[in-house]
Amino acid sequence: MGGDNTFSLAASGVTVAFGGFKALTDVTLTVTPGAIHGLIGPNGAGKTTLVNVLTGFQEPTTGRILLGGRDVGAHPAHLLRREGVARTFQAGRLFTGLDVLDNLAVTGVGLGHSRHASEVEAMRVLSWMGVADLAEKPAAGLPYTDERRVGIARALMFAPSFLLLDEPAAGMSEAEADDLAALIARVAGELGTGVLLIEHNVGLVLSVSSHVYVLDAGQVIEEGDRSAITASQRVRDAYFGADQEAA
Ligand SMILES: Nc1ncnc2c1ncn2[C@@H]1O[C@H](COP(=O)(O)OP(=O)(O)OP(=O)(O)O)[C@@H](O)[C@H]1O
Repeated sequence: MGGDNTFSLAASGVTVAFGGFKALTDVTLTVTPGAIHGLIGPNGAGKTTLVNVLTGFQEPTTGRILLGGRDVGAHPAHLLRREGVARTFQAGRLFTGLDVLDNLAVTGVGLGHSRHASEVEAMRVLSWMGVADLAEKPAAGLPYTDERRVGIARALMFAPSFLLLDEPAAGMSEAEADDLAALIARVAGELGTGVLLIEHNVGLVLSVSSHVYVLDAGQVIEEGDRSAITASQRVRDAYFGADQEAA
């Protein structure tokens, strides 16, 4: 297609099939810099599969993944990370034998920086997030909420243009989710990062996202701002009717 000069991350007509089963069918979605985009949908809708194709953990069966208009659908995750597309995981995936600072510093070293420079950058990221006190804590014993924060901090070590958050609020209290929402807003607002927020906490997604996509059975059934989503009967039928966690 071409012609789009915005430096965005997009899925264009993406289908992902596992054998005969289509986890995603003809999905088109765009993440723009400095804005928060939400992705909601019932269990098994294909949210994680979509994160996986957008971050190089899964190749699309058909369709394109576009980064600044370039097709990066065949780029593996480690390459896409260097190109500015970072993610977090549902489970923390931290190095449990290391403390928090080293968990972040490892990323800096992997990017080719010296150990010292990586530690300085790791400390800067933790301080920016307001969690410098976690630096020397062993990653193994972290409370769940802190583990989530460190997962985000580690993703920020890539200074990503785009950050995909896979259920970052899972298991959080309402107050903790509010803090997380404030952090996500700072990531987009202060760092200019384009965020895709995948969450079962619909209230959180609607409160922070300027544009929300709703997936059901592998297809985008609705997209728009908060009012468009809350007014949609299709969303109510597919999501709110089917998922008791919806609030
Ligand atoms: N590697 C795979 N092989 C086969 N089927 C898969 C694979 N990965 C995902 N699926 C299937 O694709 C569908 C979408 O799964 P996915 O995890 O993307 O949904 P989700 O919306 O993230 O779900 P949840 O909200 O429960 O995390 C599910 O039916 C799942 O079983």
